[in-house]
Amino acid sequence: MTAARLEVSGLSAGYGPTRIIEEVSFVVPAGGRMALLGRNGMGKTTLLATLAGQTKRHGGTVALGDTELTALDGSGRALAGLGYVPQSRAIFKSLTVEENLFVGLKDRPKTAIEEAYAMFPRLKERRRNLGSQLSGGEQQMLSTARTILGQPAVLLLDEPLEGLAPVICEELMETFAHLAASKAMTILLVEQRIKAALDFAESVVILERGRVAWQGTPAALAAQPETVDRLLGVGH
Ligand SMILES: Nc1ncnc2c1ncn2[C@@H]1O[C@H](COP(=O)(O)OP(=O)(O)OP(=O)(O)O)[C@@H](O)[C@H]1O
Repeated sequence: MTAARLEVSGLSAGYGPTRIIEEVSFVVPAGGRMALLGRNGMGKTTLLATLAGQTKRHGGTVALGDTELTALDGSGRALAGLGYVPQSRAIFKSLTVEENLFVGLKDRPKTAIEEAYAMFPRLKERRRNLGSQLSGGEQQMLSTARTILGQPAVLLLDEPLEGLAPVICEELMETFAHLAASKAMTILLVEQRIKAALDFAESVVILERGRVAWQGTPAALAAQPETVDRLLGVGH
């Protein structure tokens, strides 16, 4: 699959009757790289879960290319080309690393798992280990690699660097940038490491209490240190 445009319009959602996301709108062009930022509890994870069809939608629409996703459930959205790497590292703990990767291949040939091993040599070393035997960082690698193997048109990443050593973080961000630049995937990244996120992204959306409080380019944000301080709680 090749990268597709992601368009979110007036999206409101939450958990049961509780509204967390309010009237969120943005567009990520095909092959674009967007960072979704905000302080703790501002709704970033809820927004990604909503795009993946895993919360209660109260209004608005989500489209992937020409495909309207709004009426589809999580598996329908995955089939339509949406890849989601949740913060919870959704791996199968009773399967081996290799078996987990086979699940991610969908109908691709089994040899394609070498792509995952090239991305994360550590996973190759641990390929016969069960998911339950992996460290937190290794589970993060497995969850990310498995989703990328499925070649989604749009990739949603919720704090993919959590638990990873700095050198692996750098390589992984380069991999993500390459996937977007080669128009293989459109990428929407939630990340607490603001510098890494801004180095990666072409566009930024900042959430505050579930609403879009700011959107623009990393360069425009860098020119507004008071905005960074107010919405992200960090100075320059
Ligand atoms: N399953 C749930 N049921 C009810 N409320 C929830 C649930 N999960 C999260 N919330 C609430 O939704 C709000 C947004 O949480 P969310 O996890 O989306 O924020 P976040 O920006 O991703 O935070 P963090 O940076 O800490 O991961 C918070 O007030 C949180 O308490």
